Amino acid sequence: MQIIETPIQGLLEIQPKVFGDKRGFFLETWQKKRYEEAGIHYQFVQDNRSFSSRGTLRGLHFQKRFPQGKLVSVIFGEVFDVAVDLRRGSNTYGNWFGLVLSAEKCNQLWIPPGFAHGFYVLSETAFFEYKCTDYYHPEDEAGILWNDKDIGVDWPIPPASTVLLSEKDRNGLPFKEISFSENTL
Ligand SMILES: Cc1cn([C@H]2C[C@H](O)[C@@H](COP(=O)(O)OP(=O)(O)O[C@H]3O[C@@H](C)C(=O)[C@@H](O)[C@H]3O)O2)c(=O)[nH]c1=O
Repeated sequence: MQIIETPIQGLLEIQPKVFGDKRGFFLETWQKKRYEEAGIHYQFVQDNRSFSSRGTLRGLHFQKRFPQGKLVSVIFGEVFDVAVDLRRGSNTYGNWFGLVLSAEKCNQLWIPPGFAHGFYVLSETAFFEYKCTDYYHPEDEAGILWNDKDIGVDWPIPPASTVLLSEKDRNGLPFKEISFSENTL
């Protein structure tokens, strides 16, 4: 397994070892001891999966009082995945990092608690899977507007294409508002 640091401390790309043979391939997607050695010493309490079509954008989501660490991956297709640092006191507070996660590459992103997270689907369809370190608390969740100017995520959206959003995500908050009233991380 390879751990690839990102410009944001604690945010890690993980490349598990993939064993290929004539049948296909095999990999361990999580293993307590090895991931702990990589610094991911959290207890995971929930696994999630979503399915989305091309052009779907989910995000940028976070929980305020119950921040979730997320180990995210794509098991079919390809997405551009983004994490925004909302950790108060962090040198990179408000910075974002994005990378392509794909089923073909089998790479993962470890997003520690204290980040907003979202992704944009690049393939025809995508199955997205992730482990979380805290439970879903719908009353506690919040979302930053995906195209907020102050965050400035450079989403790889082809010109003149329609971005598929939930009603909730269309009404995400401006970062400036969350940095004062919502960021209790
Ligand atoms: C996230 C979540 C949703 N749900 C339900 C609520 C709702 O009816 C339905 C769809 O929820 P959402 O629209 O919030 O799903 P989605 O937009 O996929 O939300 C997810 O987006 C990505 C980017 C994340 O980082 C996740 O933590 C999560 O916020 O599923 C749960 O039951 N448990 C959960 O953990």
